[in-house]
Amino acid sequence: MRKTSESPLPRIIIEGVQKTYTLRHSNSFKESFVARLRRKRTSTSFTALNDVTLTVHEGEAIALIGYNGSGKSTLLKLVSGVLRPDAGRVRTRGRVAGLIEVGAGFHPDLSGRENVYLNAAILGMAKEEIDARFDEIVAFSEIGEFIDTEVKHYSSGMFVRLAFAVAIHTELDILLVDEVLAVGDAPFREKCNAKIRELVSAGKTLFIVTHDLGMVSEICNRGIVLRQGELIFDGAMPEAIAALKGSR
Ligand SMILES: Nc1ncnc2c1ncn2[C@@H]1O[C@H](COP(=O)(O)OP(=O)(O)OP(=O)(O)O)[C@@H](O)[C@H]1O
Repeated sequence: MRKTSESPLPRIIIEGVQKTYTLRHSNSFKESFVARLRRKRTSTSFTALNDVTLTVHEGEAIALIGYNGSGKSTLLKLVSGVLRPDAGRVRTRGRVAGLIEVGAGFHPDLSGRENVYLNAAILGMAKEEIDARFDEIVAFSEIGEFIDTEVKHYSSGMFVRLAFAVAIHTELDILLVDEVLAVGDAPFREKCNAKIRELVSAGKTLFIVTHDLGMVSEICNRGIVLRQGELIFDGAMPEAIAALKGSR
């Protein structure tokens, strides 16, 4: 058994991670064929993450910050398992709930109600558990009568409300949030921030990508700064923001 004096257990371990994307320079088979005949390159590779290593412990609230294209979303997708690294490895311990892209995990032709069941089941909840929490989920989302409308008619804010409401009502250990909350209106964002603070105080792990430095300064106790795919700072939030501003 773990002694209370010991440091918290790791929830996310990222070791020497590298991710490269292939950028194609031709659209059709014909273009590729002609390019090959002319010995032109039809694709190049682009390193989005280079040798990134970090460990996140239970109860930590981490802000992943960096300018556009620095690799933040790529790193979060590796943690959520949506992407795989080309080198290195990513390990997580516990249930991971991810809000990575607006509408991800939702089926457009199903209603909000059906999508709640689908999403919650993907996050590991049994039907009885979902039944018991359904009203709370809908109340938190403030979707109201639209719960029986097909989600293809939802606005991006409505998607995020429902996805966030489902995620926080699951037995999660790690919450991954990628910028998506930005599409919610100010009162809903404030409600999400309060809920996130509550989860963090309850010992859950938060890993959030955002450009909202005010919000993460309030919520997060550690900042990771990426610059062109490299981790350039890992430490307290005020210093992380200073490192970000100096990384242009
Ligand atoms: N599927 C893809 N194919 C090719 N390149 C990609 C792909 N996804 C991301 N990239 C490139 O990888 C780099 C890192 O992208 P990523 O989305 O991780 O950055 P980010 O820090 O989240 O950016 P932003 O702040 O703009 O959201 C960018 O240059 C981007 O163009």
